[in-house]
Amino acid sequence: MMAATFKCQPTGLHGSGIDAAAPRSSGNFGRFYSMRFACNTRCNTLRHVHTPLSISHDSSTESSLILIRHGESLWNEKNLFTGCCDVPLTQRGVEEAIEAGKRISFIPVDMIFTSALIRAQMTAMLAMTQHLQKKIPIIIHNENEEATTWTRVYSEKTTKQSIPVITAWELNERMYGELQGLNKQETAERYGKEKVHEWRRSFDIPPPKGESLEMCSKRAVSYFKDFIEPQLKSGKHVMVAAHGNSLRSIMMYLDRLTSQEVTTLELSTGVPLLYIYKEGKYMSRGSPVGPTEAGVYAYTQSLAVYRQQLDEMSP
Ligand SMILES: O=C(O)[C@@H](CO)OP(=O)(O)O
Repeated sequence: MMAATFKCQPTGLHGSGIDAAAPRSSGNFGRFYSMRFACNTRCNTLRHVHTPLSISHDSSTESSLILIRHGESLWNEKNLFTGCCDVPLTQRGVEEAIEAGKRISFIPVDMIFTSALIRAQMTAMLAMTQHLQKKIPIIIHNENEEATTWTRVYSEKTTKQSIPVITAWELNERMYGELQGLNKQETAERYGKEKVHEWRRSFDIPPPKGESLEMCSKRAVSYFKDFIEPQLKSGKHVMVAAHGNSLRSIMMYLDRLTSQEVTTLELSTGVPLLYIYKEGKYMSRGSPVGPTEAGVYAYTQSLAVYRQQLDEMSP
């Protein structure tokens, strides 16, 4: 039987765009793999796959970018420095992810990027259970030849009903070094509030043997520019599920914040933020504070049309 080829689609809401045989990269955080996409290499051979929903794609095309910090984790609950430790969500975190999913259920999503950590992956998956588009998020495994072959999908129809999920260590939480697993309150009592605040929120001062926000930003923002931005440019709608500090650094890039301004940026768990990418610019459409569907997201015209289409399709 022939395997369905993952196609790059030039329009916003079509297909997965994943090249299942993509090359992989590696780095100093152990085993990780990132993806290249068919768009970069194979666009000439692509054909259109039509879905009932579409946002027009011309020079004024806009793509949505949803950023979401994971829901509460078991170490958030215990007030422990977590960093790159791979801790799952609490029940409350699960509920936050589902609630976040309801808030973005009418915003198009073609591709999902998550960190390599389970709390971000759980959040993305749980959020997508609420999406009105009813596509199924599928984690792409390209860790080796076998993983690629053994996870191949053999139905083009099924592929079209899927959303590829790319996991990347570069989107991980900042590595908190020797603070990982320590209680935040006890650490502040031991080293002093100011010192601990400096470790947690300064831009360029790393915690002992850990990453500063600046160091975290180098790998997270490079990944964003190299792998996520090209998808937005090609008209794909993207969700990124990641972490307080990897997202703060990405927002610093999107909102052009200074290294001083970013020190006061705080992200709540499980609150989705919406950006629109249009003509090379990012426009923030949703505030991190007080998320209600009516209050937060300023719809663009195409999003309003998309929403209307979804409403017409629902039973
Ligand atoms: O512990 C961590 O990994 C992070 C996020 O929870 O903490 P902070 O907010 O102090 O950067």
